[in-house]
Amino acid sequence: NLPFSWESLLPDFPKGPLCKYRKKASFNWKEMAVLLDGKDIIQLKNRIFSALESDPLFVHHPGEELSREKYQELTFLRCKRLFEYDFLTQQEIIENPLKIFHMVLCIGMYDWSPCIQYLLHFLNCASYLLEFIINTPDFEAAKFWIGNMGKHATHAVVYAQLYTPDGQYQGLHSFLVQIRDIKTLLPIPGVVVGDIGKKIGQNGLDNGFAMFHNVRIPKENILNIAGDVTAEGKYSSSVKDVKERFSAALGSLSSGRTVITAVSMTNLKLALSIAIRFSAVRCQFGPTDDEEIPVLEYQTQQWRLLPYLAATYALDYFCKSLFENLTEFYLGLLTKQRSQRQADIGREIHALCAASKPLTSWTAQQAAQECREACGGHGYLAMNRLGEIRNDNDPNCTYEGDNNVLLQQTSNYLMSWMHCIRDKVPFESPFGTINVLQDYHHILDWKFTAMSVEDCMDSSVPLAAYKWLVCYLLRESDLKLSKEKQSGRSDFEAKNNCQVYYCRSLAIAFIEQTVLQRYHDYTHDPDIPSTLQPVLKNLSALYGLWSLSKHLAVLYQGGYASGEQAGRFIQNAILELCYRLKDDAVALVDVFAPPDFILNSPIGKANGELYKNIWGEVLQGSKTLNRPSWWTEFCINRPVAGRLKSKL
Ligand SMILES: CCCCCCC/C=C/C(=O)SCCNC(=O)CCNC(=O)[C@H](O)C(C)(C)COP(=O)(O)OP(=O)(O)OC[C@H]1O[C@@H](n2cnc3c(N)ncnc32)[C@H](O)[C@@H]1OP(=O)(O)O
Ligand SMILES: Cc1cc2nc3c(=O)[nH]c(=O)nc-3n(C[C@H](O)[C@H](O)[C@H](O)COP(=O)(O)OP(=O)(O)OC[C@H]3O[C@@H](n4cnc5c(N)ncnc54)[C@H](O)[C@@H]3O)c2cc1C
Repeated sequence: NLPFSWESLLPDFPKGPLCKYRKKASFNWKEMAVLLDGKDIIQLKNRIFSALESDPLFVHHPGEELSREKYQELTFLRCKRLFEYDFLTQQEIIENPLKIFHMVLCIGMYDWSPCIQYLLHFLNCASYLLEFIINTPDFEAAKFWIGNMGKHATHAVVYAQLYTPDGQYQGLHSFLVQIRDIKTLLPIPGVVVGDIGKKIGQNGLDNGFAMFHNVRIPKENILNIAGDVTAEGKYSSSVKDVKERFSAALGSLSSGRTVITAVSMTNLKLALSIAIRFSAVRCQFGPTDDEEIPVLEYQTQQWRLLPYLAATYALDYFCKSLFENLTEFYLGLLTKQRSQRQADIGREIHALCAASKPLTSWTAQQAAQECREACGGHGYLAMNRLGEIRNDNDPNCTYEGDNNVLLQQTSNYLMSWMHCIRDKVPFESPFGTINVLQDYHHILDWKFTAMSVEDCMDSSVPLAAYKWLVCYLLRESDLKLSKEKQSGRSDFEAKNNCQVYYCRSLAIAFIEQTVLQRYHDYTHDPDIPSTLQPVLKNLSALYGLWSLSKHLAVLYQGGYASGEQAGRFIQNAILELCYRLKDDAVALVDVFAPPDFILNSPIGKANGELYKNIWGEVLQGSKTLNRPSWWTEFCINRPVAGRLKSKL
């Protein structure tokens, strides 16, 4: 019963082999897409996707090997074109900041290289507007890896230690430094700048290094987020505490980490669209010699893919909610809020994105590999794009802070609440993510109580287990830290020795619990249409149980679960949910898959014509049917076996 305008927004898919599964779906994919994104966002996506598809600069070059130099040039031209499109007006951004988020992800679905290049220019221009002297003391202190710096950036935001003329060290600050001449692209005197070389992925993007030798920049170029220097060289800051200034200076990293969380989630969407459509069409073996069945019918294939599909839905919802949290944080910054709430928001958002980036980038990394293997040999064919998705996702685990290092920030935050818990002081956080700890003592007494597999089919079961897990790991991490300190270890050593199995697991359990809590609340909201709620609840339960199953050992170790049944119920519930979701799987990816041109994978096309699509692409290769240029080496200059064998 969708109004006509929705139909024109979301056209039907071409008829073909995927229809079989599409017909079996328990829900209408268009209704789901409208529920999840809304009309405005769908229109924006359509606008961006069709602009890219009809622009010759964005045409794909199947079967053509682009050199790194050419790819970088093309990426730069595409990035420039994105500025020309200017997809969003300022008014649109102000009215709905979530549109920036969607714009970035739509471009990224096409290719992350121009997207990140554009984003880095966009963020650096948009978010930052004495005679300082910038120096790199030695080559180990060189700036390395900087996006856009390799070939073309003319200005850089440089984080540097600030020393005022009185010799006082004032901590980390950021400065706007010109590195190349804007007319010639040649380096500014005193700047050594260059490209760092080929990477594992994202090779359209030029990453560079820079060293500075007494480069003078105007006084106005200090980006005075946390402090400023007067014309007389005197330092002033509204944030008195050095540590607080450090947090303020690094606060902007939270936006990058939030975006990377969403970038990784988008990679999940791409990889799963390909693998599930493939699995629904690719037939192998069967109950009888003359009947082959789609590989999606196999329990193993369902168990390998469908939990990642559930994770995609849960993380998609989480990313949007995190972006809303971030928007609130930035509104506070822009309006120069100095309240305790603003400071608390800064700490909470930092703790959240320092763990959501690891969770999502690792999930996407594992999913991309699983999807690659789930598509068998065809998954390994570069044209099907799973290798590109895997490699382009990989640095999400590293940049804007290495995942393992960032998790320590989240566990530090959680541990910082222990004194309130111990002293029974009331506490809460602005976004409520740590409020679960208010019941810490009570929750630690909880046990796994489900009596059957059916009892486990709702996400309330894994959610309760996660609450216990977070409290338990917090208690154990705190005890471990005390023990380490009591045994005479320094604070530094003690903290290091508490990471594996303790603080690291705590941070991961916390973010999984937070993602699940938000998704559980969303899917159980009475306002969700009854036509969509059953499948959404199944996704929530599957995500929760599957994530939780990786912590089974700790659930038993800490006494939350006991006996054979608990583990068995969880495992069987996962399998049962996978089975229930398999007929919905194609429709579930139809909801988020971008158009074929953007997905750019023959085996992932919406028409499901697997073999025709592959052949179509293979035959487009410019040299597919050519005799190799070195054919004479094979046919004429034949090797004389043993000719070079030593005669000694
Ligand atoms: C945009 C998306 C597209 C992709 C872009 C790709 C381009 C890539 C760009 C980059 O990679 S840019 C470089 C990014 N670099 C980093 O992210 C560095 C990572 N490292 C750090 O952030 C820090 O080393 C560390 C992890 C914070 C640890 O530093 P340190 O040990 O010195 O600090 P602490 O003692 O733990 O913290 C002090 C204090 O500050 C608080 N804090 C730290 N960071 C933040 C923050 N971002 N926001 C708010 N607060 C922060 C921290 O919690 C501590 O507070 P207290 O506990 O003392 O209250
Ligand atoms: C593709 C790409 C693009 C990038 N773009 C930019 C950019 O535009 N601008 C920019 O400034 N930077 C950029 N970077 C750099 C990036 O921010 C850093 O690589 C990242 O922050 C990790 O730091 P590192 O490389 O120094 O790793 P290291 O700190 O050397 O880490 C190496 C290993 O040691 C471990 N380790 C380190 N410290 C600890 C600890 N305390 N406890 C336990 N384990 C630890 C880490 O887990 C990691 O596995 C980019 C990186 C990549 C890969």
